[in-house]
Amino acid sequence: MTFIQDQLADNHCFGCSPDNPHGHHIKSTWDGERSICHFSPKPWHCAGSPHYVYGGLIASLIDCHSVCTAIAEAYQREGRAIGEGETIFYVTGSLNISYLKATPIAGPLVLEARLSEAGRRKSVVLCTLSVNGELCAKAELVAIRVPASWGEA
Ligand SMILES: CCCCC/C=C\C/C=C\C/C=C\C/C=C\CCCC(=O)SCCNC(=O)CCNC(=O)[C@H](O)C(C)(C)COP(=O)(O)OP(=O)(O)OC[C@H]1O[C@@H](n2cnc3c(N)ncnc32)[C@H](O)[C@@H]1OP(=O)(O)O
Repeated sequence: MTFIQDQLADNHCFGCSPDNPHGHHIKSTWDGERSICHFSPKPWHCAGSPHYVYGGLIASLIDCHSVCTAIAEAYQREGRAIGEGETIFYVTGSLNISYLKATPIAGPLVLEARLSEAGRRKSVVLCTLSVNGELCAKAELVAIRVPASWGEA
């Protein structure tokens, strides 16, 4: 299986870089229309209750999966394979999450994202997070395209 994150170079992201030893290492597939990510939380990812997932982790997973989806779609729109040629990089402009149900820590968490808007610099990504087919959270993320130099100090 090919994952978006494994096709991107020079990515140090806490949520999605394969090379960040302390990160979440999320893996997303893209089928040209929607992206899927499976994530199994660890016991320490719990909220106040040990049975449910911490909302900040949920936000982090949705953030990275959605931005990676925006990046994948942008490469596709330019007729390029993901990671091919000049780097396409997006950052999170805004992230709006509704936590609909407590998310069982037993997981696995299934994230699904698709674009509702794809402009020159701005993409809007809709993302859901479900466990066992039950919708636990939904989100809208605005991703803004920035030059690869954006991350330079
Ligand atoms: C970090 C390393 C960088 C190196 C890159 C190299 C390689 C990377 C390779 C791979 C990367 C792979 C994966 C990455 C995956 C995940 C990354 C994690 C995501 C993050 O963790 S990332 C950190 C959190 N993120 C920030 O740290 C952003 C801080 N912020 C800014 O840097 C600016 O604020 C910016 C750039 C967002 C906008 O600034 P700007 O001046 O360019 O914006 P401008 O006014 O031109 O607006 C243009 C259009 O965006 C709309 N717009 C603007 N801001 C909006 C907002 N907040 N909400 C809704 N819409 C917004 C306007 O409404 C307009 O839309 P319209 O055209 O429709 O009118």
